[in-house]
Amino acid sequence: MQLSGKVALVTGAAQGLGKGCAEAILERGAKVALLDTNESAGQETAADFALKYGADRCTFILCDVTAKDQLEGAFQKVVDHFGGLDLVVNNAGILNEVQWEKCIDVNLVSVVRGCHLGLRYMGKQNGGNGGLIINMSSVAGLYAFPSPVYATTKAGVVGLTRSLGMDYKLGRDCVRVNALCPSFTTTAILADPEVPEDQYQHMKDMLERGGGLMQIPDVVKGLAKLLDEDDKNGAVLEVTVQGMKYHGDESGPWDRESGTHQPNLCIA
Ligand SMILES: NC(=O)c1ccc[n+]([C@@H]2O[C@H](COP(=O)([O-])OP(=O)(O)OC[C@H]3O[C@@H](n4cnc5c(N)ncnc54)[C@H](O)[C@@H]3O)[C@@H](O)[C@H]2O)c1
Ligand SMILES: CC[C@@H](O)/C=C/C=C\C[C@@H](O)/C=C/C=C/C=C\[C@@H](O)CCCC(=O)O
Repeated sequence: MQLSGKVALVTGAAQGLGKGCAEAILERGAKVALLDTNESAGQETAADFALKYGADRCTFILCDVTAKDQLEGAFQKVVDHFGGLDLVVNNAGILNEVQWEKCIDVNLVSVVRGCHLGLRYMGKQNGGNGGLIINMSSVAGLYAFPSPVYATTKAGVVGLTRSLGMDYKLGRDCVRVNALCPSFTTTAILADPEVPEDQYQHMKDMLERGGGLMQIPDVVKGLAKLLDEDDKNGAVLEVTVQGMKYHGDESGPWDRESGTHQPNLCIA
């Protein structure tokens, strides 16, 4: 996707992977709205980006993605402020197995809502110009993981992405929907583990066996791949220290015998 002059909305963008994704999008020439509950970090990030990329290209919107009205209001603010919307990165996430309903709300319910809003504002059948949605999942959504509710939310994001990314939907909306599945990356979510000791120790062990921690730029390379590969729709990209690979290209039972797959009808 060519991003010069386009408009992006990134949730959970005050810090961490969301901030890294937002900066990569700014570097490619787009305007970016940063949504987050962390007002001080969000304002600081927006001020930093304004200095580097221009005050007219970045704005912070205080938004709890789990509050339906706030998320809807934030999408409307972005369109009012920048005059359109072309790219949504549903990134905000937490890991909390004790407040597990909250974990589902932030990581899955809000991503469903973010996708619906993305389709509302970008979908051609609604008067939009088409666009791209990238959902932040995790390797925890692809493989067994010690924090089961977190893993469930991330697997849900994978299923949501694949199904919204069906080609017949693209033909109608011209909005591609893809997911990024990073492994352990140095951000605050790791530094402040909200998990029981046994799960934490198991994760540390998995991390070591998997080759160690990634850094934010490693994951941003995955985002860049999804931005560059305009033929990808419903794609699920694993990003680890071992490299990147797409998941789930196998045909379902309905296509298995013929081996056919409907081509994309429209490239946004
Ligand atoms: N760091 C990793 O190892 C890793 C690996 C795979 C996937 N992820 C996913 O990447 C995403 C970003 O996480 P991160 O690692 O950058 O962690 P992080 O804690 O640094 O960043 C998460 C951001 O989301 C914001 N946020 C949390 N709840 C919110 C809400 N209700 N509304 C709006 N914003 C909210 C936080 O304030 C924070 O700025 C998450 O979805 C996480 O599950 C992280
Ligand atoms: C692939 C996992 C990903 O989606 C999200 C994980 C989120 C939280 C996990 C966390 O509770 C456990 C972390 C385990 C860390 C293990 C090793 C630490 O030593 C790494 C410390 C990193 C740091 O201080 O920044």
